[in-house]
Order: sequence, then structure tokens, then C-alpha cells
Amino acid sequence: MHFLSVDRELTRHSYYADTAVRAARHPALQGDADCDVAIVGGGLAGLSAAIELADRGFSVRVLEAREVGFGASGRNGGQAIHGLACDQDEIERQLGLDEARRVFAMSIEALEVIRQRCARFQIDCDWRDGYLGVATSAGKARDLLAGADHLETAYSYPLRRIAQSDLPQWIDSPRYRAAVHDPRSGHLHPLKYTLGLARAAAGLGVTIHEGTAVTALTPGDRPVLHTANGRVTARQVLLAGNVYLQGIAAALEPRIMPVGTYIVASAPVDPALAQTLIPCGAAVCDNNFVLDYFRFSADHRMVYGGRVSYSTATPMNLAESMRQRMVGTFPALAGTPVTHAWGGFVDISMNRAPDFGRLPNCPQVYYLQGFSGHGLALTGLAGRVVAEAMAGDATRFDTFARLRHRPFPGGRLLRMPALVLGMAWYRLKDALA
Ligand SMILES: Cc1cc2nc3c(=O)[nH]c(=O)nc-3n(C[C@H](O)[C@H](O)[C@H](O)COP(=O)(O)OP(=O)(O)OC[C@H]3O[C@@H](n4cnc5c(N)ncnc54)[C@H](O)[C@@H]3O)c2cc1C
Repeated sequence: MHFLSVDRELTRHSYYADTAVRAARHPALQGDADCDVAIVGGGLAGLSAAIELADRGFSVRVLEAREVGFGASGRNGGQAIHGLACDQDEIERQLGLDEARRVFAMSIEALEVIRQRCARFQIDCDWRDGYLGVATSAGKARDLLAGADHLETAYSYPLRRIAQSDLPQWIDSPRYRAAVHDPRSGHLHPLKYTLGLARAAAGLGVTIHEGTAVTALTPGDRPVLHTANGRVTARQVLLAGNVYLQGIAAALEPRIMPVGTYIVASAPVDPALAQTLIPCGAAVCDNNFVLDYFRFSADHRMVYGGRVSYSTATPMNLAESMRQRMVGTFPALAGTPVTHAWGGFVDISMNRAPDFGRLPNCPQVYYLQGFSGHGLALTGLAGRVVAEAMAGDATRFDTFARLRHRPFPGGRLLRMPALVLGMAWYRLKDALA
């Protein structure tokens, strides 16, 4: 089955969709329109850019095939964490330490962007401060602490180190050997946040069209986006369609792969139990290659993410297998039922670094992709730097655009099997660490 059909199934039982209110529906495009910037994709990247562009006086249209927040933005783990999906080493290797420091600083700005937007647009999305990085083995603990040392010495970014003996004050689980805590990162309800950004964008004059799939792009001095019921001609275009952007820009497709990741939400637990299990209230994520990520929601449900599918097929018995992972981490939740199970696809790049740039055959068309499962905060910054570039100052955008990306090997047919094989190796490394 094609991953898009799998993806539609995965949206059906999301806790976020059950607990967010879609106050506004945005009408589909009918007829032809003109604007300064046309954006493909009503996720966090597209909406963030729309807000930044509207702030700079541009006329903006967002074209969304389904509905705002349909993709990863409305379904993710809700963890807004410093840094990128890849280690800073990758950025240092490619751009040097000074540029890598600028990139890291932008990832911290991305966290501030969330806080600022929640305050400015009064977005109530259950934000809570705090992120706890945890390690499941002695080897992983060494990696975690070495990473923290590097962030402190090379980036002046201190993380609090927590020894195994002190862990119960932070997380009550038998699984972990060490942790690091970051008070500047945090977590939120991603669909409430995404819908809040759409409301903010519309309030700034951005026209949003839901139910409007872009089927083709004609490059040129004024690129044209084609849809079933009309066209949009713009001075500049942003492609922010993530893994769903298929058949619009062939050059971009081999640079990312859709990888499935899954989440369950439990029934609400006694607030006192939630407080005992994660006393610091942080979002938690381990540093395995195939990682587990979890947190308590504002209504005291355990929102537990993990597993991956590199073949795009949904794992068998998804809800039960995820429940078992949750109970492995927190035996105290053994009697707590799971009420929701859902998932989505992340846009991983080969090196896990974000992939921002302009289309080779049409520099008026910008793109943002390759967030590699770490885009909740970074999309906000991405929208800001692409707006800066469109407004004439590409300094920060081009820092990202200089990162080199290789296409996934194997061509269209063999790409997926090659990836599955590669990932089996990393899973083995996790198991042996
Ligand atoms: C299950 C899951 C858990 C995750 N957990 C975390 C986490 O805890 N922390 C974190 O930092 N990141 C996480 N991520 C990643 C994060 O959600 C993404 O990086 C981020 O949301 C990407 O935003 P986006 O706007 O680029 O893409 P999306 O939100 O996917 O939006 C793209 C939109 O473009 C639309 N579109 C595509 N093509 C077209 C077209 N041709 N015409 C019109 N519209 C089109 C799609 O319908 C879609 O709505 C997770 C992702 C998933 C799937």
C-alpha cells in the first residue's frame, strides 16, 4: 500500500484531534489569484512563514491539500527541543564551528518563537517548560553526557546532568541510567498550536485555502501553482509540503524519505501519579537511534511515542505494542488503558540535517524540508528565515542552504529496501549499546 493511504489511516485516532477545536474552516481556492507569496502546505513551516511574511507587508496565500495541521504538525509528540535532529558535529563538519554556533543559536531562538507567538496571539496550547534527555544503557549515558559537555564547552549551552541515583526526583522509571535536563525546551499540544498559528495568520490578512491540492508548479519569473479549480500566480513561492509534496518538484523528492513513527495516549491518570512518574513535568526522550519520546498532557494522559517503520507499513497491534513499551518504562501504568493510537511520517534527510533551499531551475521557489522528526520548534525559525530571504536578507536562510545533502541511494524503487537494511543496523547498535 502506498504510504499516503497508510498515512490517512494513521490520522484517525488521534488524541489531539479529539481535544482541539477547529473554530474556522478555510474555503478552497476557486478561480485564479495573484499574490506576493504563495505557500504550499498548511503545517507549522508554511504557517510560520505566512505570519512572518504578513508581518513584513506581503500578500500571502496558503494552499493546503487537506486541512490545516493535517500532517506531522497536528499529530506530533509535542516536544519542542533545542538543537537539530542531527548532532552538531554534522553542522560543524560541513560549515565550521562559527556557523554551527549560529545554527544552534537559531534553534534556541526557535524555542523563543513558540513562547512569543503563544503570548502575542494568545494561543492556549498547554505549553509546559522542560525537557529531559535520558539514556537506557551505560554506553548511551556516556554519549548523552559527552553531548552535554560539548554543548556546554563549544556552545555555552548548559544542561543539568543527573546521575542515576538522583533520577527518581526527575523520572520514576527503572529504564534509565542518566539524564540531562533543559529548562528552555518544553512541550505543548501541537494541533492546538498549529490551529492557533492559522488563526493568527488569518488575522494578519493571510488567505488560507483548505481542500486545495497543488497539482503542478510552472516555474518562471512569476511561478504558477495549479490546482483543480484555479491557479495562483506569485512573485515567490514556498514549498512546505513535507513528505506529502509529491509530483511538484522532482529534485526534492529523493532528498527525504517518509519514516513512520507512532504515538499512544493513555486514559487520564490521577494527577498525583503523573507527578510521581515525571516529577519535573518535562517532555522526555531517550538518545537511542530508534527512540521513545513521551510526556504527560495537560489532562494527565501519558502521551507515549516510539517505534518507527522504515518500510512505511504500520506495525502490527500498534496500540498494544506501544502500551507494552509504555508499561516497560512505567510499570505503574500497567493497569492504565490506552485510548488513542495514531502516527504519521517524518521527512528524514540522509544526514538528519534540515534541507532548506531554492529550486535549481527557479530561484523564486524556496523550500523547507528534512526536519527529520525535530521540526516542532525549528519550523517556526525556518518560516522566519525564509521570510527574511524573500524580503531581501538571505544571510540566515543561506547558512542552512549551504548544508549539503545527498539523495537516498537506490533510485525510486530500491530506495526503501536500502533504507530498511540500513536502519536494521542502527537498531542492532541500539540493542548492543
Ligand atoms: C508522529 C510524529 C511525531 C513527531 N514528534 C515530534 C516531536 O515531538 N518534536 C519535534 O520537534 N518534531 C516532531 N515531529 C516532526 C514535526 O512534527 C515536523 O517536523 C513538523 O511538523 C513539520 O512541519 P511541516 O509544516 O514541514 O509539515 P506538515 O505538518 O506535514 O505539513 C505539510 C502540509 O503540506 C500539505 N501539502 C503537501 N503537499 C501539498 C500539495 N501538493 N498541495 C497542498 N498542500 C500540500 C499537507 O497536506 C500538510 O498539511 C513528529 C512527527 C510525527 C509524524
